[in-house]
Amino acid sequence: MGLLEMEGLTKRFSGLTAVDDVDLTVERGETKAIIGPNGAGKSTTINLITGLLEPTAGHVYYDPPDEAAADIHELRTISDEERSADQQQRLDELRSEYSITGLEPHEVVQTGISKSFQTASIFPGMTARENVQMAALATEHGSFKLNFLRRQSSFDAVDEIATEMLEAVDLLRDAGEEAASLPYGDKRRLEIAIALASEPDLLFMDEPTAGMSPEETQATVDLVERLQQELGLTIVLVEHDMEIIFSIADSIAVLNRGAIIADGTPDEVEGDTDVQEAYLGGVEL
Ligand SMILES: Nc1ncnc2c1ncn2[C@@H]1O[C@H](COP(=O)(O)OP(=O)(O)OP(=O)(O)O)[C@@H](O)[C@H]1O
Repeated sequence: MGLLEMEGLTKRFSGLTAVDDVDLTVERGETKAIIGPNGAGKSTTINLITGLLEPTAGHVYYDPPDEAAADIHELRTISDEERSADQQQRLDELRSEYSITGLEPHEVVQTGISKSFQTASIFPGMTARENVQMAALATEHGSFKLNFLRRQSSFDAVDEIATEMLEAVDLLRDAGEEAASLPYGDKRRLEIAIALASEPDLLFMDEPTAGMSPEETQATVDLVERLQQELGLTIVLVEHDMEIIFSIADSIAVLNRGAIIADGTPDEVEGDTDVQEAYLGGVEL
């Protein structure tokens, strides 16, 4: 069942509707790609989920039990005007229990959602290991207490996480290197390790292969597949490279002018005429 459920998610910037009434499910354990032309609303959608932006309307539910997810699915097909009092009451209950809408970004991270930012989250003067330790510390101790024993045991836990995540992205060998001195592809992998330091269930990746060489791109594709299989991560990926999308995504949602125009397996999306016309201007995928 859905790990993440979006219901009527909407964001308006003055006159412009950047995200328009989006209903979308991300299944637990899948790699889901969100694609669409420039300005389609992909980044805005992710920012609404990760707490960087507040929606104008709609909700995001995180990890609802199966029964609740089934109710969300059913209720989101009924418009506000057509909903009965009982249905509205159930929706209010679901919102108060499972909605993450309105949480601050650090609170969203604590629920189990993380985002890999393009190198922006790296402290260049620190080593790769220190960067991941910092990220692990930041999630574990929003309010850090100055108690020596506690600090010692915290540090051990944090260092263990750093080792595990550097290993997961194949950077353990370079753990002692200053981040600034790492090649571009390694910096991007470090950024993924930083995002993993909060031990998320769900990882957002924004164009993980942008600017990479073919070898680095292949290594990243392998890494994404490994993270999904070995760490059991659910991955949501915004990516422009169609070859990558079709090789690693279990499902693809297509956004156009803020609205979902297709959502399905790569085969279903590839054969969708709306997608070909609206998104690719009739060019075959
Ligand atoms: N803070 C903002 N204020 C006003 N308009 C915005 C803001 N952020 C995004 N927009 C507009 O919302 C629309 C959707 O932008 P968004 O960045 O989400 O698209 P995108 O699909 O991620 O595009 P790209 O592939 O180019 O990154 C665009 O028209 C954009 O100009």
